[in-house]
Amino acid sequence: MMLLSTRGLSKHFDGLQAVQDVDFDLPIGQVRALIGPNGAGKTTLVGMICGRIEPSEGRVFFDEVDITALPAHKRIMLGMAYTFQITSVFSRLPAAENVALAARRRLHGDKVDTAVKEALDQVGLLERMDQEAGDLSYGHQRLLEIAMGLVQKPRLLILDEPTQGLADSEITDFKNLIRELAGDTTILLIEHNMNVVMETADQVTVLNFGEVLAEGTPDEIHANAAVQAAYLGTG
Ligand SMILES: Nc1ncnc2c1ncn2[C@@H]1O[C@H](COP(=O)(O)OP(=O)(O)OP(=O)(O)O)[C@@H](O)[C@H]1O
Repeated sequence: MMLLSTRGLSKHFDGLQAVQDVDFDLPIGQVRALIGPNGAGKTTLVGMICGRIEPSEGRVFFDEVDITALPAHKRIMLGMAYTFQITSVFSRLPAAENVALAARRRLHGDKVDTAVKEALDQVGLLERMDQEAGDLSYGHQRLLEIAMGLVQKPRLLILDEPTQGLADSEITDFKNLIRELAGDTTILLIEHNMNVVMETADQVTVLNFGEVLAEGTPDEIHANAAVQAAYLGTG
């Protein structure tokens, strides 16, 4: 069964076609990477899926229900969680309090505390739970953002360039985390690091000039001539 689908999803900004007629299907439990050259439309597509950007045309379905008209906060209530390129932590609050704020979007009472600790443990930050978020390294702040997504026990976790700016050892931790989550959580991952894509994704969707250029396993995508051309700028 598909957890998320889009049909004919498009977005134009004035004259620019940022996303064009995208039919996208993400089955329950899959880790899907969304890749493509700069400006291909990845963030815009995900913005329409989350409800942050209004589509020009097309529909979005979650659990086979049409959610195109639902505002972002209602999509969160349905089980969508996302982290974005721009750091969204409150730097003067402790790590645990940041996660608790995210948890309270869906949970109440004692459940918040348990869920906060569990999410911090999953990303390896439990020992730093009382540290001010702003004092954490950049990599740890990115992991904290993921904990803020995970604590909501999302059915769909959307990560926008989670490994950008991470050190090699932190990228290794991130890959392990995704492997642990795989199967339980459906994940949509915008990712530029091909090594991360190859090692974590079940399937890859390639966007180019706002359109789906190719879809397949990481190996298929790696060997795809059209994808190589798009990345070399000759496609
Ligand atoms: N609010 C906006 N107004 C006008 N144009 C926009 C807006 N947001 C995005 N665009 C344009 O839409 C196109 C797709 O942008 P988008 O950010 O979705 O691409 P991307 O694949 O996420 O790129 P990157 O990998 O660089 O983050 C780009 O040409 C971008 O300049």
